Amino acid sequence: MSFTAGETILNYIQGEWTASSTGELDPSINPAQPTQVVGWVQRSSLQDLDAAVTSAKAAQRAWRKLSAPARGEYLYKVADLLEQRLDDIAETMTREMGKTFPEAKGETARGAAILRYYAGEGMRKVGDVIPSTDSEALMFTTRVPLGVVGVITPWNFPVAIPIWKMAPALIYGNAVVLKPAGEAAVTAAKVIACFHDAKIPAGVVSMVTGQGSVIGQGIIDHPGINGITFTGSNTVGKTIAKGAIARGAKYQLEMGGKNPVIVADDADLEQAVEATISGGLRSTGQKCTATSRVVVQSGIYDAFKQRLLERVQMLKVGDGMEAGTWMGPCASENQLQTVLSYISRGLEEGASLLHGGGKPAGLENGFYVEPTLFDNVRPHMTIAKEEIFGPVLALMKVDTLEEALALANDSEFGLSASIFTKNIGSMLAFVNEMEAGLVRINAESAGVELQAPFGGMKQSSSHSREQGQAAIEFFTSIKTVFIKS
Ligand SMILES: NC(=O)C1=CN([C@@H]2O[C@H](COP(=O)(O)OP(=O)(O)OC[C@H]3O[C@@H](n4cnc5c(N)ncnc54)[C@H](O)[C@@H]3O)[C@@H](O)[C@H]2O)C=CC1
Ligand SMILES: CCCCCC(=O)O
Repeated sequence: MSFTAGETILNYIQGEWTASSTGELDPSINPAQPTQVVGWVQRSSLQDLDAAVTSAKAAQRAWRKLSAPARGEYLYKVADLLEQRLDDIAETMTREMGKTFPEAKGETARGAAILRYYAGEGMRKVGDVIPSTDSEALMFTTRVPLGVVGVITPWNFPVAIPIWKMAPALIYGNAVVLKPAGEAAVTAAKVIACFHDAKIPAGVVSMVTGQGSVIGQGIIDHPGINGITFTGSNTVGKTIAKGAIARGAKYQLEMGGKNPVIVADDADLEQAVEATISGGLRSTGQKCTATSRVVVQSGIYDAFKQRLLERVQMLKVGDGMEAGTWMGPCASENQLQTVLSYISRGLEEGASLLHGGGKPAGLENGFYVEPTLFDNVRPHMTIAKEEIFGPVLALMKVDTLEEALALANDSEFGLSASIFTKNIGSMLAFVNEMEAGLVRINAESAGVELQAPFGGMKQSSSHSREQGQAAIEFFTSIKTVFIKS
């Protein structure tokens, strides 16, 4: 396949853009037009990673000595630059991983908001004075940075996720080494360019691109990396946990989900349908918080199914840069094949295909898949148990709310969940009994707000929380201080 030209993306080490030691490049391609190369990305070596970590370690010694408000001033500058470059960064995101341009612009704006939030957190107290039993002593707590933090990120939120890890890491005095997903490395480079142009001290921020099994694994193993923050699949997350614990590094994992929405008999039908479509199919279903299981009470089931089908049939699938596109392609050919294989599995195991299930007519070239609805899905079926990470909704009928809650909790995952009901008793039962880190009532299962803690339960997470003031727990260590004259 002949590729059209794309820009060459360099690593960012010691404040400079540098080619990798291997001289090898991988194409990051446009999933809507796969012959189009968005950029050529360094296939780096462990030698390149080591150079970045060495530089980060040295730079962090001075960085941590700055006051947090002074560090915050850099983050404010990065936010301003990100905002000034919003359309360009968003277009790169859409062309590189397929998210529609309006969604990409929204995500980039969210990145600027996250930077400003954490810049402000630099002014917040970090400890407490605790009375000692010794009346002549002063005892208090403070917090210290981990040192150098490895940041390993997926392709589905190529601006928001790196920033919601890097911003708190930096404000609390760490240096960071970012390894973005290959499918979103060009976008990541444009974010890093905002840090460079904000004149962040050399070495405080680095980016090294490359294979997950080489550079990602290298971050796990490198003795100079004190903490690893990861978002991505459970498979890789478990690899990270094993490697980190083996050398005593702190780690934080945010992983997959199999998020349910419960539609009760008394739900607002239109609201529930719209939220199920938005939560399940926006970003081509490639959100860890995306709705994938639709648990509907029998009294409203037929009306809900009919309306859902009518609305899904109206969705426009296409290139995310085209005006009017509601859903873009899967982010990669691998992801497309994964989604198609789950659809085949659903059919083999006896689920009924209500809509979609294949590639949209007239969109044969890109990595497109139709929004897909399955009916008569049973709990034992693969499409009810495993994360598909694509635009596939599994409808499941129940008679009572108790059955709905039991079914919603019947998963190894526990990231997010929604319920549509007007009954306060049902809402409270859902809040109290739903085993998920994010529970939303009369709202879609996606919709993380930057000022609130975010993370999963069960197999969705390593059980720390990101975002909001919760982020300080991972990116610092508490130190208890006792002073006597
Ligand atoms: N819980 C959450 O917040 C999120 C979870 N995800 C999950 O991630 C998956 C889709 O995203 P992907 O990028 O394909 O996930 P992935 O797990 O394949 O890759 C994530 C990152 O890990 C790196 N990586 C791959 N192999 C590695 C290894 N052996 N050691 C260290 N790093 C390695 C990749 O290069 C990438 O940068 C889905 O399962 C999805 O649910 C994605 C986004 C958010
Ligand atoms: C990695 C998960 C991102 C969730 C974005 C949202 O639900 O708004």
